[in-house]
Amino acid sequence: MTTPLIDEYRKKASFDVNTLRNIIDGEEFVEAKPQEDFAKALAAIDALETFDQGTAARYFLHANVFGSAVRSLGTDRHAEILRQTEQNEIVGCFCLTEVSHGSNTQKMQTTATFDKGEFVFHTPNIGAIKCWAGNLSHSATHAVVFAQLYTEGRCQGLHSFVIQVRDMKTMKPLPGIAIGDMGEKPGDWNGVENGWMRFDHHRAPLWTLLNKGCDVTLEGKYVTSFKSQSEKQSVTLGTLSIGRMGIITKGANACILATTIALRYSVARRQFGPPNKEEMPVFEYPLQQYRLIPYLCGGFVIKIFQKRFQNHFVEYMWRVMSGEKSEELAEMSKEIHALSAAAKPVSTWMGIEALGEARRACGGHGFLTCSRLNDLRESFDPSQTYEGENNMILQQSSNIIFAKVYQILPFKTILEVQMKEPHTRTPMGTMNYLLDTPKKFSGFSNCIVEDVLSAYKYLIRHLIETSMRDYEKLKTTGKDSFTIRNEIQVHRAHTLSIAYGEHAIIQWGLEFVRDIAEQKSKQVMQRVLSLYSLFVLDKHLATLYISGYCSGPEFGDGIRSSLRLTCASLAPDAIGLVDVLAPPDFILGSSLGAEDGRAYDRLMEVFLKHENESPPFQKDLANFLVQRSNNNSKL
Ligand SMILES: Cc1cc2nc3c(=O)[nH]c(=O)nc-3n(C[C@H](O)[C@H](O)[C@H](O)COP(=O)(O)OP(=O)(O)OC[C@H]3O[C@@H](n4cnc5c(N)ncnc54)[C@H](O)[C@@H]3O)c2cc1C
Repeated sequence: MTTPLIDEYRKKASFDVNTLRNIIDGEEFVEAKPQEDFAKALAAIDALETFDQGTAARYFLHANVFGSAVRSLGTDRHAEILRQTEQNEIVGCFCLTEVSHGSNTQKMQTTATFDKGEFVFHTPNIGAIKCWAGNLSHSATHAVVFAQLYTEGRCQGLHSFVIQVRDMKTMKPLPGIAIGDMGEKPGDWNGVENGWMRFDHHRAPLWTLLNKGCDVTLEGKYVTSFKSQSEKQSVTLGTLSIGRMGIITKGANACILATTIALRYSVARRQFGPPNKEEMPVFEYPLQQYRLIPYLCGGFVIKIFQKRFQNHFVEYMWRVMSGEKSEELAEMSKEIHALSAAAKPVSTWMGIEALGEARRACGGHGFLTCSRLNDLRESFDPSQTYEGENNMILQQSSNIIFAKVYQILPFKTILEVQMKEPHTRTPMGTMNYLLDTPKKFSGFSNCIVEDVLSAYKYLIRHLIETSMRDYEKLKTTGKDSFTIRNEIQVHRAHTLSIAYGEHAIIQWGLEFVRDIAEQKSKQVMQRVLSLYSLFVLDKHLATLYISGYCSGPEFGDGIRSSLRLTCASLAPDAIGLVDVLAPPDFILGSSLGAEDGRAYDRLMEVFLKHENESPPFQKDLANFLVQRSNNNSKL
């Protein structure tokens, strides 16, 4: 029973695990030195996160969310704070959310009022108390705080500030600040110190305003180089994109951890078998393979996508910090916003799905704490909500796509629009196809991923057009644009953003795989990408038929049979693929998913830890049972 089969399964791989690991991860993942550069810092957090999301979150909030906000929204006068952040001489947190508002950032109510050469921070009511800020309850000495700026007798809108919140020696909140903890949370998040903060006329110096593009003079005059309120808003909140980018990795990590545990356990677990033959490892059941291998592929493809996105983002940040103000950079900002707002939901939803499926795929033992799957599910769960609730941010993505296609915000009829090719060229190329005329299905080519991408292009165009038509129709009923925009979400704009995100992930995956020189790695990665592509497209089949992209069974049958065949063809490679991305056992921390495949031995180690514990009620129970049986015998 405990002889592990896993090494037999390892031998089935058609590729070399170390070669593929280098291709996917690259050396920087192994030699990451945080603070040296952004990509390496993210790589270190990525590694830390597979071990403990809480610790990773605390570090990320300090170094990347707080640090990046100061770096991208501040100027030279904030250099010392940045230095202290990088040297870990202070602890930062990020305070945007308030008790009564999270998604609707413009409605934040905390005020920062100019008064005698200082800002006075105040919380006008309970709903305006800052909350959810990680690191705040006990550790943060400094905070990036978003508040409505009042000067010259009026509100100048939402601005960001970097303020000290605690005394550096006593760690007590500064005068005019009250700080507390929000209470227990599930999973690793319990250790993240999500706190609340209330201001009572707290005074801070003028330099605390993060003043890229705007400032308040010593006399209280508000000066700005922003051309419009929306430009200011997009710069102020653009910093959120970095958080979303980091969270895309969470989806990939969730897929990798889930399938590492469940696939290794599936090799160890035997149930049923053909008549007069040995029981089969549950891994051998095509249904079990279909439930897990696509998520393993998701882990690979999303990881590849995120790394490329991160490179674009690093380039963007450098250009912003060097003071560039070009039209192309403004376009890039919008594209980063649209893509991060679409890819974060696509990735995190897949990661959560993977963890749920993996738990079920491990049967009863999957429910044990020592499988780690339940803990992982709880810990990954809020990634769907923070840094922008998934369903909410998908709307931002579709709004940018509509604006891109029509050049006029927010909507205009298709017929009125002059579709000019150059208008859709985007710096990262994820929207270049938007105005091409997509073709209907006329048969499969010899590249299934290209076929999937063609279907996505048609789907995306269909969703843009149907959203627009609905918009125009609803407009004739006299509804306002806010109401109409909400009414075109279901089956329209919401799906559009998801499809846009999935298309970009597949497109960049294809470009990555085409560049792999080593043939065996390339071949297995072609199948990995095909399976991910087919798996995500399968969910859009009904809409593709409704759109008229295809009719009759050929397309749907073709996609589904390719899906089954590709999944089966990857089965011999699955354990090898797991080894490429799996963290070491002490980080994985799962009795079911250990590298040596000895799931039952590990389970017994856990069982035996509890062997000698006799709970106090046991004696009472024995007394009770004896009493019952005495009473019964008397009867
Ligand atoms: C673990 C964790 C850590 C966090 N860390 C931080 C932090 O460090 N700093 C910080 O500032 N914040 C933090 N947050 C807060 C987080 O960013 C917000 O909770 C998040 O942005 C969602 O906002 P909300 O809570 O206001 O949700 P709401 O906007 O109230 O959403 C509630 C529901 O209403 C729906 N909804 C809302 N508006 C619309 C609409 N227009 N159309 C359709 N549906 C809609 C949403 O989709 C959602 O289902 C954290 C949250 C969590 C859970």
